Amino acid sequence: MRILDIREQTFPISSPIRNAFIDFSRMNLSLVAVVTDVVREGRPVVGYGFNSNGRYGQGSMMRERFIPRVLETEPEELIDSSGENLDPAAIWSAMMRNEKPGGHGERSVAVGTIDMAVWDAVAKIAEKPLYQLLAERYGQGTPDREVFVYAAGGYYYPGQDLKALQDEMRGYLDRGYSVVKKKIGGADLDTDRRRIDAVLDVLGPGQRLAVDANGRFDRETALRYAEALSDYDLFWYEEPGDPLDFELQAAVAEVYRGPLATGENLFSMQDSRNLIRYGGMRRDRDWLQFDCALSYGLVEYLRTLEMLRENDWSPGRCVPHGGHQMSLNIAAGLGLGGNESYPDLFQPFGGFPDGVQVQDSRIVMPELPGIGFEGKSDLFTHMAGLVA
Ligand SMILES: O=C([O-])CC(=O)C(=O)O
Ligand SMILES: [Mg+2]
Repeated sequence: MRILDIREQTFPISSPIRNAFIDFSRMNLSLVAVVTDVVREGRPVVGYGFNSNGRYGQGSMMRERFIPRVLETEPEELIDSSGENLDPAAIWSAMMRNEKPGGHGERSVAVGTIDMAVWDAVAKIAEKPLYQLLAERYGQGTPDREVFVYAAGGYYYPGQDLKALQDEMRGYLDRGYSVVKKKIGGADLDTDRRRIDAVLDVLGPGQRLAVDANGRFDRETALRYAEALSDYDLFWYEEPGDPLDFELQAAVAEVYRGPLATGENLFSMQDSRNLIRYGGMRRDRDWLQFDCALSYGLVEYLRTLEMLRENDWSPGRCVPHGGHQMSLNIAAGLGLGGNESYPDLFQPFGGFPDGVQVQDSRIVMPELPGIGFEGKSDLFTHMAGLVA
């Protein structure tokens, strides 16, 4: 058994939207295929992966460092002790040969994307959904196929008025979501307040709003928003300040009693551990958004979950960023609190397999081998093109 080839291609996911920090007019991502010589149902097993929105494609790093290191490793070093499957941790170590610790930069995105494709292949070789394999190997044995999902949107669009923002949110509610998210910090506080009021006006009983500042605020502004947002019963207040400013995060937690969320821009177990150590995050109400597709993949995410356990944090406090099926599998297999989704954005990469419906902000994972990409036809067309 061996990996025959690893292919990558950059795809656009651009749109005219903007959050408080960046616009997405040139956003793209890397799509990866890990081609194996294992045959299932008459076809070679190919695993697929892609990185989450927000960090661009990583093709050059993959081509120059991570792909050659895997392909140059003796195939038997990349196989697990059963001899019957690839070993994601060994493949991860091969990719990270001659990489110094710390300063994670964006190599974590390149490695995380290939790692996603490796896990897809591993679950397909085992002929199981990835969530099933994860529950058996690292979880409670049985997955919980029902996963909480919320609708992320509410970006700043050129020329968008409050009615258009309300229509967008109504569209999510009509599709079965009861928790929605909108951006803040891309306008002044008064404007953001009007936008929040407009969205709250269309939410019914039991429906909730989360807000996301994308790390835009300095300490004073983060605290000023914390005070203003305290007037609302929000689902969470996300990434008030720079993702590595743990002191700012802790200062916000001191004054803001509602739930906080952060972590999508922490790209390693060590950075996540610093958030837990120094960020003032509260086990009983706050949310952790580490996204494996940006942060060295599931091999590293398992280390992060272990770190959380050691610090008495439940995996149920994790609701990853990114809206991809990989995190849905981890949520179902390992008991995370749910996953983000972008019903109208970054398609065809995000979302669910065809036919999966959202009800009360929950979905049920279908029985598909691997991560389940084959069940999403618009996405799989691109994937299949990589190995045609
Ligand atoms: O706008 C972005 O970069 C995405 C983001 O923060 C989120 O989904 O929470
Ligand atoms: Mg965010």
